[in-house]
Amino acid sequence: MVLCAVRQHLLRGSRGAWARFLQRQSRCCVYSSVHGFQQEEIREKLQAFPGGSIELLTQESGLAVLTINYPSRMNAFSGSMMVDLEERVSQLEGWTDGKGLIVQGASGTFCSGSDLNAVRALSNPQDGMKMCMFMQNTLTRLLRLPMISVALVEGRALGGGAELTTACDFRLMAPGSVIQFVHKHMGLVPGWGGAARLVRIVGSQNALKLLGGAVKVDPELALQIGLAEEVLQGEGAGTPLQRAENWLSVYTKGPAPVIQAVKKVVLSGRELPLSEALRTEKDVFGTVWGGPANMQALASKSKHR
Ligand SMILES: CCCC(=O)SCCNC(=O)CCNC(=O)[C@H](O)C(C)(C)COP(=O)(O)OP(=O)(O)OC[C@H]1O[C@@H](n2cnc3c(N)ncnc32)[C@H](O)[C@@H]1OP(=O)(O)O
Repeated sequence: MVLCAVRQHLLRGSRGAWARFLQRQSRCCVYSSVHGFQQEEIREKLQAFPGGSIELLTQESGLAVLTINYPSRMNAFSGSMMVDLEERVSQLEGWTDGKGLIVQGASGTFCSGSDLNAVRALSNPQDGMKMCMFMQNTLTRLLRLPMISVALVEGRALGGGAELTTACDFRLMAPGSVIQFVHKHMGLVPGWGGAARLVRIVGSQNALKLLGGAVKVDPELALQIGLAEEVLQGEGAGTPLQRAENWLSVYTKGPAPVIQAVKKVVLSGRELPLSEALRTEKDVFGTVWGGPANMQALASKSKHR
């Protein structure tokens, strides 16, 4: 009873800060009209380049699978798939039971970046900037989802596909797979936020090597530099997706509010200055303190031997 009262008090006291935190995570998280970004205008432009789809499957277990599906183009991102992805991310933001997410490509390969046919048609600087802002917003929201996310890399993750892997919390690689930031070979640099995120994952020295050399990162190198968490070995141990689900289930076991709180405190630690991260951690703590899982654990006098 006392804990519940304290929790209510914390929730009331923290409502303003919590609302601000949620606002920071909201839709136009990086670019809005202030930056000349008009979401509807670019959506319309992107829809003019159709093909493929982004499929979302949510499971009762709290795990979801997002599939990049355009096998005839090695799962390259058409314009309509960029719009699809934004819609699927919105769906996931509203999924209260979500705990984990696996992002994969269809037919045994991850994603070969943006569809070069769309790229050619959108090659003027204004359209390029709009597409870049749209994808940065979407991938930032993907990374900030209150669930633990994994990119399951089979085959190739090239260009924008390599950038997409960095918008997940973890990367698992199948034997023989490759992550390659091929942008330099295309006369480009990453534009979907992949460089900023890569520096945070592998450090600036490694990021400079991977981008400057357009290095083909195989699973061994990815493990060595901390780009990948694990190589999914073992023929007899199910499909790569099943193995990724098993890997993720270790971290998503437990009630959704607690797993979501875990992701939120890590996210704020990753993105915010220390004082702000500490205040956010306090607010998130207030949402689980005295909550059902906490009360149950106290009542069962659980030991952690
Ligand atoms: C800010 C974003 C920056 C970017 O993402 S820029 C784009 C970076 N990606 C690329 O340049 C990938 C170019 N493609 C390739 O290198 C090769 O196709 C790739 C992926 C290694 C696969 O090679 P292979 O296994 O030999 O197969 P293939 O070349 O015959 O490809 C099969 C069909 O898929 C198509 N494809 C692959 N990647 C594509 C893409 N990004 N955009 C549009 N179409 C693409 C390819 O053209 C081919 O189609 P088709 O059978 O000739 O009609």
